Amino acid sequence: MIDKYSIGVDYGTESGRAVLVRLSDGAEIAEHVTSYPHSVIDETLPVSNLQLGYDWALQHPNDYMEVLKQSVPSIIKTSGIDPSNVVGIGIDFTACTMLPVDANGEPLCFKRELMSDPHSWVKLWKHHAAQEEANLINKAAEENGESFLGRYGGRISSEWMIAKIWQILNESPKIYEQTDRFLEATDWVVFKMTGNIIRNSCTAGYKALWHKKDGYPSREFFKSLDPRLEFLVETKLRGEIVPLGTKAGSLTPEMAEVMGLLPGIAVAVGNVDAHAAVPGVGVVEPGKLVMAMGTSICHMLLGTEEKQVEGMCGVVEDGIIPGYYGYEAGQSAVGDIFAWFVEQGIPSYVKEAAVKEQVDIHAWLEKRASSFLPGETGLLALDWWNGNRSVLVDTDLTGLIIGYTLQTKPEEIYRALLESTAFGTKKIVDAFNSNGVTVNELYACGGLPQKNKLLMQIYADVTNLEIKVADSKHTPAVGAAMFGAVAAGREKGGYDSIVEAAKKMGRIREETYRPIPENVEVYEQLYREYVILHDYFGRGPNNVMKKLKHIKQGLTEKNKGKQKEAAR
Ligand SMILES: Nc1ncnc2c1ncn2[C@@H]1O[C@H](COP(=O)(O)OP(=O)(O)O)[C@@H](O)[C@H]1O
Ligand SMILES: O=C(CO)[C@@H](O)[C@@H](O)COP(=O)(O)O
Repeated sequence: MIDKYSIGVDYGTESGRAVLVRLSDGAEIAEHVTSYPHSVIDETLPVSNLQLGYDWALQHPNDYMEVLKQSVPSIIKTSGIDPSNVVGIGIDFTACTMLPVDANGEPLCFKRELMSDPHSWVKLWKHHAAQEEANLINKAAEENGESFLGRYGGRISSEWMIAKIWQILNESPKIYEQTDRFLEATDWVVFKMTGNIIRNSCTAGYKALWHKKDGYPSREFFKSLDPRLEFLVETKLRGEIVPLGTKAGSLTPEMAEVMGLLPGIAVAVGNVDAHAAVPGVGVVEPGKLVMAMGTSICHMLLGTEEKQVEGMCGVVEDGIIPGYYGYEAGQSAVGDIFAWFVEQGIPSYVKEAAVKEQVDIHAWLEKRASSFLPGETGLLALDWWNGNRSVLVDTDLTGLIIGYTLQTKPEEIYRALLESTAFGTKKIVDAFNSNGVTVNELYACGGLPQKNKLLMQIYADVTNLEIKVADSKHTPAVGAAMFGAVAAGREKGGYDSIVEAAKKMGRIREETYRPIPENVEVYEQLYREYVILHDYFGRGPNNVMKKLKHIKQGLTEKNKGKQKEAAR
């Protein structure tokens, strides 16, 4: 029998990767990564020197097309397969990564007259400049007793769709007015491939407050936020919302040419990176928490009932696997914290030593950090370098390390940072367990489990749970390819359901990380201290982090003004 294939394209924060997956067993036949030419735009716009504000993070829509243009033809070429055997395509994306488009689906930032307005560009998931709007949404929802709030752990994040849209309206009414629709980038790329604008239930549910039975929040609620938002749902958020695995359409002849494929291939509706990773590791039942570990961590769990869990990012029916309630929680920076330390925090002797030993700086630090016993560094850190996504849901919180002495070494700090992220994950596991959504096992995927064994052992020790690791470097892409196979359906050589696809195609490694009892004991003590710090700095007794951020913001604006004046 001739092998059939599906393509999964995973759109990350800095790059996109395409993976060619064999449908019979999930084998990854070829992969290719395209770095986004514009990466994360957080200083100046590509078309002008306009300085972006504090906490801004934008992207260029053409970078997403570049991945289709470069990576897809490349995997077909490397694999040597006949493109006629590709039956489906699925994509997954960071989210909420959103953009305003016109009536033809073209991004507003492509228009000469609008491109110098930063609000016409894609707002990346980690654009945190809509915190004020998020605070007001939370306040209004609490005051009105809105039932949707409970489905999002009691707080709406500034990363999400409504806060981002409202920021556009507040700061650039012209862009808001010219927007025909606000789209998730995942839905926009699917539109580019198929010509159909179809919203997926996953991003609508987790990021835009949509509910399978209740729909979006009411018109009255939007009006209470701002009268100009009263008809947002019927106008700029309009569009059919369909479950994951649905076929969005067929690959158009123009895009088939660009991607080196045949027209007519089934394209699945868009998905989110972390959510696609769940079937990607073969998880299609409750009790198994999947951690998509990279720049950030997303924690994904299935349940059979809709429960309220403090600080979770959301619970959405059919949001991960049809037939289950999908729960999501997360940490907004994990790998990013380690990257910050490697880039900003190490002395030159570490760099030189790493060059001499021909290892990268992470590996150099990991090796030395491994020689310490848990607790031996005397350090404890709060993992809030990019705010706290669960359970406090507050992007104004910042990082903290306690316990420094004149003897503290870089590898000790590195270890404390690894540990702090594990404590953040434990807090999330505890929140699920204490609210009746049980976590029995951990599954890890993403870049970090491949890169850092010490990190994974620390996670097992801190959570006291065994961790199984995906047997793939590109689990979300494999999950996306599974959804592509489901969009194709059995008669085209694909699958009829994601459960069936995951059972055949999901793969985990034999080697697992098991908790080491002596380490578990020490980490229990350290975690108790972490919780005290967490509540002290995060729940109100000491708002110093917010005060410092506030002072900084004011002075940065003032200083910018002064510098501008001096330059004139
Ligand atoms: N050896 C390492 N140990 C820990 N973190 C690492 C290591 N090497 C790279 N990283 C971090 O991994 C992150 C990238 O993870 P990856 O899963 O590849 O990307 P993404 O989250 O964008 O999909 C970066 O934040 C980087 O700092
Ligand atoms: O927020 C979500 C998913 O809900 C992610 O897209 C976001 O954290 C980005 O993930 P990465 O760390 O780039 O994999």
